[in-house]
This record gives sequence, structure tokens and C-alpha cells, in this order.
Amino acid sequence: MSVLDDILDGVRADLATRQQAVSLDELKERAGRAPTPRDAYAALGGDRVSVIAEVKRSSPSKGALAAIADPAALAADYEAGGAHVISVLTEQRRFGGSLDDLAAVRARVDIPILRKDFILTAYQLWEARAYGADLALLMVVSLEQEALVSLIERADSIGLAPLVEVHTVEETERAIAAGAKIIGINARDLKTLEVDRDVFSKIAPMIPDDIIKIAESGVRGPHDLLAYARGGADAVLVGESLVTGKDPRKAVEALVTAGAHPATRPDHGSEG
Ligand SMILES: O=C(O)c1ccccc1NCC(=O)[C@H](O)[C@H](O)COP(=O)(O)O
Repeated sequence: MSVLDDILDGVRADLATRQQAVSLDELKERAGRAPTPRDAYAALGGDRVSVIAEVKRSSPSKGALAAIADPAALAADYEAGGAHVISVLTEQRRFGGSLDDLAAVRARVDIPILRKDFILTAYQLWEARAYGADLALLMVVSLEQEALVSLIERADSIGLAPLVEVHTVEETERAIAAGAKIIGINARDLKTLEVDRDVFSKIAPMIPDDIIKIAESGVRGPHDLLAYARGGADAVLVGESLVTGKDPRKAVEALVTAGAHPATRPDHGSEG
């Protein structure tokens, strides 16, 4: 069994427990009372390389990363550093996250929030809306094509911007065919946990220009952001290096500063 299969088994078990406790109707009612979604497309657009800063306590690849007692305070630091979007891992067993983390972060910052989880059902999209997310992650590797198309449509219809994650050429073809408008290319192979940053530059050229391209995983500092930018990234998603560093606000600031310079874009070449 791969790490991903193991994670998905846990996700299904926890989901069944939550579905017993809260009906879909109750969830929809709560989602109806949630604040108006923030514009994720605007936050990820423009000439800059946007920064998505992640609240990440632990991971299957590294175990415990940081004791984050107050995820909202960390997110506020990220926002003060200039982050354009906050990612909140809500999976509990392997990442130590929760929907309460999502709600706490949404209440504290003014920028869009991504629910980063292993979303398999519309119920989880309603949860994301109910707890204040503006974007939701959909991983192609864990969804049949019909389910992927249906979840993208459902996310759009309830005010969530779907971020469709891929790692291979075949998954990217499926994401484009499914109508994704934001594609995240994850350098991490979720079956082996190996990180290969070159995956981004191999896959990005096959994605049409009007689709937002996000480079996920393996960003240790501005040099990695710049490399992803030269490969065509519109945004980077960064977790581990921010939560394990001494000063998350300064680390975000350094990434935002690097991403703000137009010479980082592929059209301008890498030599400045
Ligand atoms: O981070 C992991 O070990 C992991 C393992 C299995 C599935 C997903 C995993 N991480 C989710 C992510 O995609 C990352 O949290 C995100 O891209 C940030 O990556 P990093 O900056 O390398 O922490």
C-alpha cells in the first residue's frame, strides 16, 4: 500500500465519522451563513509570482515539523509578510490539521484561504465553504475523471475556486480536459514522497496560458521561487521552509520580493 493509499483510507474513515455527526443539510445551512468568498483568481493573477503560504504542522515525509499552537497568528504573520493566499492543511492524522484551523485562519486574515486536504466528495467542498475557505484542492491522482469534473463544477457553483493538483503528464491532460482554471504542479510524488523540482518545468509548457500555474512543494527560499518562475509559474505554494524557519514573516517577505520582480518571468529571460 502506498503512503497515499494509507492517507486516503484514513480520510475516508474520518469523513464517515463527520458525516454521521453533521448532515449535508446542516452543512449547507452553515455554508449559507459563511462570509462571501474572496477572489482567489485576482490574488493569483497579475505579473508577479504570487506566494501561497501554508500552515503545516507535520507531514508524512518529515513527521512533526512545527508546534503551531496558534495557526491564525502564523497566518497573520504570513499576511503581514505579503502572502497573497494562505493554505491550511485540514487533514488530521498525517498533517495534524483541522477544520477549526481553517475557521480560525479565515477569521484572522483578509486574503483568500485554500482548504488543503484530500477531497473526494462534495460533502468536503461544503465543509470547506462552511468553514470559510475560498479555494479547495482537488488531486487528480485520487479522483476518477467523472468525479473530478463533477467536483470542479460543484466547487465553482458554491463559490470555491478549485485548485487542481497534478504530478504527471497524464494527470495534467485530465485536469485540462476537466476544465481546470488553476493547476498546481506538485513536485512531490505523493506515492513515493520524493520531491523533484524539475517536474514543474517539464509539465508547465503543456498548460494553456489562460490557466493559472502553481508550483507546489520544495521551495526553500527565493532561489527556488525564481527557478519555478523561469519555468512559467504564476504562484508558488510553500509549507515546510516557512514553518521550520526562524521568522516566517521575513521568509514570506523575501519570497514576495523575489516574485514581484518582472525579470523573474519567463518572457523576460533569466539573465535579467
Ligand atoms: O508534505 C508531504 O509529505 C505530503 C505527503 C503526502 C501528500 C501530501 C503531502 N504534502 C502536501 C503538499 O503538497 C505540501 O504541503 C505543499 O505543496 C507544500 O510543500 P513543502 O513546501 O515542500 O512543504
